[in-house]
Amino acid sequence: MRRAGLIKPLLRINKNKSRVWRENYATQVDANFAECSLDPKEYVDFKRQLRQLNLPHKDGHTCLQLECRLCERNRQPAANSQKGVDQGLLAYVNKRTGAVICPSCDVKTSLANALMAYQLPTPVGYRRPPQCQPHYESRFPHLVDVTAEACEALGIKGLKEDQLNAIGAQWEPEQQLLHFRLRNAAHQVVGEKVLHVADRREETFQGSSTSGLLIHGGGNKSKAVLVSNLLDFIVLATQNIESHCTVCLPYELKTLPQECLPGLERFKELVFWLHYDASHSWDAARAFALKMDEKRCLLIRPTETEPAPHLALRRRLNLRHILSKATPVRHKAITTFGAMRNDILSELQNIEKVNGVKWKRFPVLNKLLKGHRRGELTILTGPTGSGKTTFMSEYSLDLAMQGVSTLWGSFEIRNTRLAATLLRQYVGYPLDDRLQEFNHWAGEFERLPLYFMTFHGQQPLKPVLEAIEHASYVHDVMHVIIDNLQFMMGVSSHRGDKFWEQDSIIAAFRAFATKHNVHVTLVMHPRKERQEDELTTSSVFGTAKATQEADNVLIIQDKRLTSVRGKKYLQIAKNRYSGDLGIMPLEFDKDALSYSSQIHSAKRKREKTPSET
Ligand SMILES: Nc1ncnc2c1ncn2[C@@H]1O[C@H](COP(=O)(O)OP(=O)(O)OP(=O)(O)O)[C@@H](O)[C@H]1O
Ligand code: FES
Repeated sequence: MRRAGLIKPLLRINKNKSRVWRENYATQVDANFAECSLDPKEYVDFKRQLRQLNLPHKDGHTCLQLECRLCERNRQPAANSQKGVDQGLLAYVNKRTGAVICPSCDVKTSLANALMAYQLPTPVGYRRPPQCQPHYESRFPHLVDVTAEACEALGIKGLKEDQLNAIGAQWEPEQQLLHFRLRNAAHQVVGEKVLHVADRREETFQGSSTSGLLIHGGGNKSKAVLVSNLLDFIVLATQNIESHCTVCLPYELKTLPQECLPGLERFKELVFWLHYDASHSWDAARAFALKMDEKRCLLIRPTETEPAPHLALRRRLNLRHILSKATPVRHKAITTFGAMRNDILSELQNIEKVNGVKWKRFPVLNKLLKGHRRGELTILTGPTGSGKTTFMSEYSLDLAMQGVSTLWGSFEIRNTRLAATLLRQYVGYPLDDRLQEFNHWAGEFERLPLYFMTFHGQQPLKPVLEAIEHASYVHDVMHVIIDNLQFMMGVSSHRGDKFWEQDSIIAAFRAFATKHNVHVTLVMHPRKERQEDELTTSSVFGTAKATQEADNVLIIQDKRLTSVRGKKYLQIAKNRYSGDLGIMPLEFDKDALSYSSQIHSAKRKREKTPSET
């Protein structure tokens, strides 16, 4: 049975700020191509067809590599087929998503479409993409060789302009920036990355479906060091390390498009030597390693004596020596303290980053939970209508505003209503009587890394998990919210006990959070209790399994229902990470749909000191 494209349930309302796609020329993306997850049957059919056609193909780390037959450029008879492989006119099939990418003509299509391209004779109805090489037009037309002054402005000790020119850098004198080209797996220029020397800010511009990388080093090397920013790239690339290429990731630790993966296929070993400046990126190496095939990934754990290359050079540390100390990302099933020693030291020295992303609107949560970390399971419960959705919406918005890419599964309320709540919380007041401001705010809001599943109403677990898995791979989603779990009950084929059913759903989300290193928040109804009783962890609907599996249990307590002066507050009833329990008062601002004390006090301040205009 052909499964529906799983990206369909995902409505993307964000574009990464620094990611400029398809701007300078038309990429040949198949018009019918909806991002889809791989249908195993289609994949098996495809491989069978390749064997029948006697087409050589290589099962790579993340992609299946084969001669491209999507356009006319490479359609020799089967006997000559090796030629295509030698010439490098390769197509790549992503083994997780089934997306077929040809970097030579910059084409991206679905496996179903590619299946037709590889059939002989070609079925009627298959429209071959025209042969054309990617042509990226730089937005910086006045680039020159790097000058001695530019090199000096960069402030890297001992660095000479010749070295910068030798690694492909150029200089933009007017805007005072260093410029590098990004190339795809066919070595075509598909984008550019720049470093503003004044504030060390980086920007990435791409106009391709294939997404490029910045790679320095000979094509014969089978090992590479991955760095996350241009300064680290410059420092490492100019060391001319014989054994390794140096690769700069296109979007730092924010996201790694699947379109980059073909460019890394040739490497048997990838060493992550990353700079962790934003707290949300602490776990990025693990998430990226999963995407690149963990088995070939090594990691340099950041410690005082082994920081990222630029810092290491500043501290006069021996870069080759640090590189030699990289260890596998994945520990063996049985390990020793010695093997974990550096992990532990690295975490202790970076405890604030390990603690996770801090909320800006909820300082009490930072105090108790320390931060929002990947790989955990949180349960939020509270009486009916107590504001679970409204609170979770603000909680997730706060994190998304700091770069935590978030996927909402709102089965109860429609996405437009949820997005309207998020937008109102973002703006701080309703826009219904200020419609003239809508475009401004919507433009800003759109840049947040927020995604929505388009499922609505009762849903079985399997397609939901598939959609989440797909989003975590393609969009590097870090936080998933399911509102609420009861909408997944009673629709499975198993007609058993409902507690058993719920336990198995929770166990599936628990396993998912751990395996994919994604934070999952489940909104759940409490079991029916008398209104005057406080809710406790055992009030969460179902068996004790729910709260046993969870790392955090948050309960909205609504004392307004039972006492005249009662207040509403959030109780942290379980906290596996630090063990601190406590409460956070929830004072509601109806205009801003906000529970944040920070928002309240800012508003009060504004009201007290009316603007001078
Ligand atoms: N403290 C509050 N005071 C007044 N109104 C509130 C408060 N908190 C939330 N609301 C409003 O109550 C309504 C219901 O809130 P919400 O949908 O978030 O609750 P819920 O707990 O998710 O509901 P359900 O149990 O149906 O899932 C919303 O219109 C919201 O704006
Ligand atoms: S060579 Fe692949 S589409 Fe042209």
